Amino acid sequence: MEQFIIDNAERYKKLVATFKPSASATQQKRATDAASPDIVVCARVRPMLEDEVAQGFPVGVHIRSGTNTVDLHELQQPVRGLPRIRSSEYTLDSLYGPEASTNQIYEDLVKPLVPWAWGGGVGTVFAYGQTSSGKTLTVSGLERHVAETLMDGSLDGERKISMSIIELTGQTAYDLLNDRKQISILEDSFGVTQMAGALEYQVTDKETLLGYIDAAASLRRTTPTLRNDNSSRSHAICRMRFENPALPEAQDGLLYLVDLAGSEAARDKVAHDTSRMKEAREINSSLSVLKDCIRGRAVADADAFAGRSSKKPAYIPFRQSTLTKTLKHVFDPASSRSCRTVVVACVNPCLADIGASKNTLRYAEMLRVAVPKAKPVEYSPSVPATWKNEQLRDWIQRESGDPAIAPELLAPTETGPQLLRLPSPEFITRCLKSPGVSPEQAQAFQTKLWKLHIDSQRALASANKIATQQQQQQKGEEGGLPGLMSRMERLDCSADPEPDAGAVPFRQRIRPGMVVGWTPPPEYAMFAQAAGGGKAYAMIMCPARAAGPRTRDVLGNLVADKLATTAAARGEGNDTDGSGGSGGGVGGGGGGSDENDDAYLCALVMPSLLPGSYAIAPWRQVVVKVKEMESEVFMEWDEASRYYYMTV
Ligand SMILES: Nc1ncnc2c1ncn2[C@@H]1O[C@H](COP(=O)(O)OP(=O)(O)OP(=O)(O)O)[C@@H](O)[C@H]1O
Repeated sequence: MEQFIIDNAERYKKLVATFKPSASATQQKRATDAASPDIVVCARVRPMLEDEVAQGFPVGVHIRSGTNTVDLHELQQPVRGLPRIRSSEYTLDSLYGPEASTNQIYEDLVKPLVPWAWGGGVGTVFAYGQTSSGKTLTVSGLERHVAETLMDGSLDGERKISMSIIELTGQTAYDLLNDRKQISILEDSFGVTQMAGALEYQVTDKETLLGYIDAAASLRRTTPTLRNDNSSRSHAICRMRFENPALPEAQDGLLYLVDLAGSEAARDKVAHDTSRMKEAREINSSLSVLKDCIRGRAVADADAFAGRSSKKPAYIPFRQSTLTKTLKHVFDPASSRSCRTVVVACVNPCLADIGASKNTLRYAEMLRVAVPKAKPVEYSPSVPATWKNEQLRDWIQRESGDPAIAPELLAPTETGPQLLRLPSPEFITRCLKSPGVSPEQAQAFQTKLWKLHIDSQRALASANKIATQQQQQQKGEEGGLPGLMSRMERLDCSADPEPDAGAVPFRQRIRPGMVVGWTPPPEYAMFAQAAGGGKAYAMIMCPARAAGPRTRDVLGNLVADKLATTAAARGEGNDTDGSGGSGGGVGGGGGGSDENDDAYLCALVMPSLLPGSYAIAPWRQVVVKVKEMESEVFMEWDEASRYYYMTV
């Protein structure tokens, strides 16, 4: 493939130069949605490295100027004719090209997280991407800028700064500030995650802080890959904790800078031993859980602030990996912490690695939770979420008690929703700037604002419910919609929706859509290998006899011929016209019946991009006999990743 790219580099460049993007429907849809305000997802495309240029590889990743869209052009060889390009596009919150500096990313996206965490919030930065895409360079640069901001005296008030740096490889955690001593990630009896055994150092000057960062970087476990000799095969988490001595009761602010392990490029895999492959699987699995957690939290926050009570609460599986367990503060939906997250997807622009770059950008796009653009909200005195700054200031002036809290000190620029999101310690610190205000008064005033918000959201939710019920009654549906919705939800899983289905052996209730684990005969053996074991998976479509005379299986064999061969082997002649019975739904594993009646045309179910994910390929069909089916398998559709997952 690499030689093919080098040989056709000039043609490729010409094709890319004449490429004209079309205004797609997806783009139009994206334009009408706003991204979640508390999570920003950007991509940084690094420059081509010297060796990539020297080998003659062209650039495969192109930022569309003046937009947040990036185009990827793959080079393909069609069966006939000259090589051509296949293009795909991705839209994120912001994009940084090869000329952009780490400082620019810091100023735009990360710098606002520092006062946020200083004020008691939780700020998190993730760098994600394939091996050798620039994650470590980005995170170490950002850490240096954070150190400068923390120590330049620009932040308000006094804080005790403590830092710890740990590394996660698989399920094991190590302390990078204590000679890589193994530590444990535990949840204490209050549900708070503790990095048990990790040392935490207090820092008061920039040099000491940077000294710890450098010491940790040199200890980080590195193993060479083909792509990058210093490839990090672990996640590194740098945590800075800010304690406010003026508010000993308040929760500490937290800033996490996370350099995620490299998701590997396909062309590295050739040289890997089994332990490296296992390591890669573990990395991919933790990255997949991370994606679910980031999305889950963004959905939960968007719902909470839009006053929506989702019928299906967002699923945030933060206990499924050590990485997300360590970052519980960021993801736990039960946590009251105000969180802001920045994800930097690092992208290698080289055409030889375009497959991995595509995966990185696809992953980044999945992290964005689109919030339908809010209709202009009408001001209501009892709904803080509708207040502009002036209305909020009026309310503070009237309702903050005696002595009054100065509105310009508590909410110099904020709107109602923005003040609600402010981390609690920062809210209280701002209140205390007004003469005579006590911490108790500040706390009580914040509770008053939140109580008003919650009451108004409850009132809104019950008004919406009543309106829906009235609409249903008008349509004469009599509660039909909820019933239909719950049935639709059950139909997101391949399990038989009939309540008593489990009591009947699966071979006796075969139906379209059922997924089965299946031991394939030798001609289909390659599909079992692709699925990673002796078993393959397939989704029942129809009895094989129902296939037309021209239907072919995935290998190109006529289904009718396959049935004829089976019948001939049983000495029954070439009865392929269906006269032996339609076979719909029959089972029982053969017995005295015609084997053809017990054969089904099925769609292959194949492992897909993310760990544990599957894709159903309706046009890659195989003929599966009932006696080859081992068990029913339940597959569930996941809207977020657009893949299927096995479930119980
Ligand atoms: N923006 C950039 N400008 C110049 N060089 C860069 C940039 N980003 C990355 N590089 C170079 O690319 C190489 C790989 O970068 P880096 O080690 O940061 O990648 P990584 O994604 O952390 O890889 P791994 O996951 O294997 O650790 C390094 O030589 C680095 O100097």
